[in-house]
Amino acid sequence: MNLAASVIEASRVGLTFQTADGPVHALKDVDLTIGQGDFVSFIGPSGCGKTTLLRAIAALETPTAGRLSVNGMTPDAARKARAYGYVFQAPGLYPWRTIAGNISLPLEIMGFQRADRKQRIQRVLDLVDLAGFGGKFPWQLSGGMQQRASIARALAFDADILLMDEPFGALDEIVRDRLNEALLALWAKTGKTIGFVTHSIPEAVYLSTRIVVMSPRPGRITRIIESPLPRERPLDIRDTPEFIALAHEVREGLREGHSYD
Ligand SMILES: Nc1ncnc2c1ncn2[C@@H]1O[C@H](COP(=O)(O)OP(=O)(O)OP(=O)(O)O)[C@@H](O)[C@H]1O
Repeated sequence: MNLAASVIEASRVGLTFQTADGPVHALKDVDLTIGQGDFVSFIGPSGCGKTTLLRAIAALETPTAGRLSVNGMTPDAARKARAYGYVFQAPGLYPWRTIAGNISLPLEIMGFQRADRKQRIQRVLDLVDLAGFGGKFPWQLSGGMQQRASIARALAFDADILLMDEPFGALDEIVRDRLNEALLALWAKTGKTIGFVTHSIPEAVYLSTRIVVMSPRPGRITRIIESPLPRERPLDIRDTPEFIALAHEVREGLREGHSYD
């Protein structure tokens, strides 16, 4: 049971896109509570609505049914209160700006003063282990470092909630392992609430306190699995029977939803 204060609450949330080929039921009857400091992964096959759910939480899409609240507000009010940082699959850094310049951009738009910006940039570069790289341009960094820079950018204005849409999907496995470890360390250090979309069962099991298994047509939640793993997780936890049993449970959940038919 989750005793933490709830940050995100979805009640019978539905989202139907009207397309030229007819309605697409991207989400249907989604019920979910995410508590303060939870690390929640969304897993399921293409088209099950993972991204749509994350975007709805971030007020980038509007549900067509049900109720969705963030910190007790509408998602749009929460966005205006700077409740979220959002990390996309591609780092999306501007090539003509340095790493520090990229991190600075949203802060400039939000009206943070120069001295404050400088401090914040330094702090988040430290957090993602990129101290000393602020003056480099994106193309001078590896893919994994660029993705860390984009996480730093999402952290810079101190949002309590970090929403991440397959942030490591395009990276090779070794880099991904390292970033998964770094993300857990960052989560432990900052206590943020994290919503994380992935296609990878081991990644979901390694990172999450809770795994939300989804299924398409219509996009819905088929199983919510609470992780019994401790919060502190060295990479080799993946070889333990508890980890393997949990991965099995997720796989069963995916099969149950006939997700890969
Ligand atoms: N703007 C849109 N207009 C119309 N249909 C959309 C739109 N965005 C998403 N969809 C449809 O909604 C459904 C859910 O899409 P969504 O991107 O949320 O799935 P996903 O689980 O994140 O998939 P993937 O793993 O491929 O990113 C899909 O059928 C998709 O084609």
